[in-house]
Amino acid sequence: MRSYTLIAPAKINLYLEIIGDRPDGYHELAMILQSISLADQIEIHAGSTDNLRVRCNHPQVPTDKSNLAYRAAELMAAEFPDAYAKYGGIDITITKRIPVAAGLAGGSTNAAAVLVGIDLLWNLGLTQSELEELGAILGSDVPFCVAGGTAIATGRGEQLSTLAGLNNIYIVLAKYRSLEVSTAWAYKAYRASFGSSYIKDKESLAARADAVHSGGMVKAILHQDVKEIAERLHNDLEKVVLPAYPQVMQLREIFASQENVLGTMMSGSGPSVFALCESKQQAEQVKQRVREAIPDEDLELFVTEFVTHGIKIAS
Ligand SMILES: C[C@](O)(CO)[C@H](O)COP(=O)(O)OP(=O)(O)OC[C@H]1O[C@@H](n2ccc(N)nc2=O)[C@H](O)[C@@H]1O
Ligand SMILES: Nc1ncnc2c1ncn2[C@@H]1O[C@H](COP(=O)(O)OP(=O)(O)OP(=O)(O)O)[C@@H](O)[C@H]1O
Repeated sequence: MRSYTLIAPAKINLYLEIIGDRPDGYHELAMILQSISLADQIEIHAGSTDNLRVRCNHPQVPTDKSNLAYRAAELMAAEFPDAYAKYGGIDITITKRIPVAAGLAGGSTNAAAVLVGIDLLWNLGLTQSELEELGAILGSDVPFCVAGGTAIATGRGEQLSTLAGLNNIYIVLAKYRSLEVSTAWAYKAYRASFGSSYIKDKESLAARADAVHSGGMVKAILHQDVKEIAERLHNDLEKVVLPAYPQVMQLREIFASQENVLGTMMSGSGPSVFALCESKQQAEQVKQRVREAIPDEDLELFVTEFVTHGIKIAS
């Protein structure tokens, strides 16, 4: 095959706890990540020249070396020089549907798709864990995006344990187009306010990560209990992002006051906010009511749902 079209789903964080400090400047996390049906489409073609090239329909997304998808292709070319020499360049076309800089892993899932796509294009036969290891070089959320579904993520986000897939859970997702939150800023602000409460020693860090593995959210997921999942939504980064962004706080409050919303939370470093609903119909109603409460066209609203896959070939 000379080209592949891949579906690259966004993620939300059902749980994000910052548990400690790391010598590399990153934070030790305990997260539960969930793929959703809102997805970008990535086309990967064997290039007509030896170059790597990225195109994207979204004006905010760079197409140079700062694009995470470009960096994923560059990494594959560096790791597999013989295949690069044999097959030549790569053309990548990104059709963006996932809001940008939203806490939804938009760039990360594009990068994961490029790793999977080049593996197929160059017949490398890499395993899932080899793809995840390459992903970890590019960013903390990239490894999860490879296989997606529902997973516990610890370390800086790259150590994954897959959980039973969740189906038939609907979400309303909201993001102000003009509002972007830098992930690096969010962690830095958290460190400035709460750094003193970090767990410092290795054993206590491991014990805390283990506690999350056997904790209430994981049990709720194993029981497929959507009400319990909704009650246990948690995101430490809300403590710094909500006070700094009153619009996001207001969104969160409007979601929380809606009938048929089981729970609401900011995703990742924000500023997108999601609400969990039991049916698609209820989610559509919530979307409509939030639209009436905030008629501002800058606010993007989506109804989407949990999915059990990460990167997959478009059918
Ligand atoms: C907020 C989340 O999206 C939640 O899933 C992730 O933790 C962030 O994942 P990501 O965007 O892939 O993050 P990276 O590209 O690896 O890092 C972006 C920045 O976030 C901070 N960062 C990220 C992950 C982590 N465990 N600790 C951190 O302090 C670092 O300052 C880093 O410079
Ligand atoms: N392929 C890409 N798609 C979107 N943004 C990209 C991409 N490559 C680089 N970027 C840049 O990365 C920044 C963050 O965008 P992205 O959509 O990945 O954020 P995010 O959803 O908050 O990520 P995460 O949840 O992993 O922290 C953007 O400002 C954009 O300029």
